[in-house]
Amino acid sequence: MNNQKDSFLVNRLKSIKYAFKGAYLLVTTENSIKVQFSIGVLLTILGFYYDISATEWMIQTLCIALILAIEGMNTAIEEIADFIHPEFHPKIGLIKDLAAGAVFLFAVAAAIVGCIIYYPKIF
Ligand SMILES: Nc1ncnc2c1ncn2[C@@H]1O[C@H](COP(=O)(O)OP(=O)(O)OP(=O)(O)O)[C@@H](O)[C@H]1O
Repeated sequence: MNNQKDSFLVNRLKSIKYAFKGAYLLVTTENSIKVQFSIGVLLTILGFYYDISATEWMIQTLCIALILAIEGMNTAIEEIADFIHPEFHPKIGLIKDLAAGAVFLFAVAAAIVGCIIYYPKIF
C-alpha cells in the first residue's frame, strides 16, 4: 500500500518495485508462465539466429509480452477465485474457464504469427 505522505516520485518507485515483485513471482512460481517465458526466450534466440527484420522483432516482442501479461492476468483471476471461493462451485469453474479461454485465443494468434515469421525461414 502506497503511503500518501510519500512524494509522487517515491510512490511511483514503490509501485514499480511491487510490479517487479509480481513479475518475478509469476516467472519463478507459475508453471504456465515458466513454459511461456521459456518459449519467449527460445523465440528471441531464433530471432537473432534468423536475423529477423525490425518489424518482425516488434511483432514478436509484442506477442511474447502479451502472452505473458494475459497469462499473468489469468493467474491473478485464478487466485481471486480460489480466495473468494476455495470450494468447488460451477460459477468459479466458469470464471476460470473464461480466463483460460482468453489466454487460448491470444495463444492461437501468437502461434500463427510465429509460423508466418519462421516457416519461410526454416523451410
Ligand atoms: N473451485 C472450482 N470450482 C469449479 N471448477 C473448478 C474449480 N477450480 C477449478 N475448476 C475447474 O478446473 C479447471 C482448472 O482449474 P485450475 O485452478 O487448476 O487452473 P489451471 O489451469 O490448472 O491452473 P494453472 O494455470 O495454475 O495450471 C478450471 O478451468 C475449472 O474448469
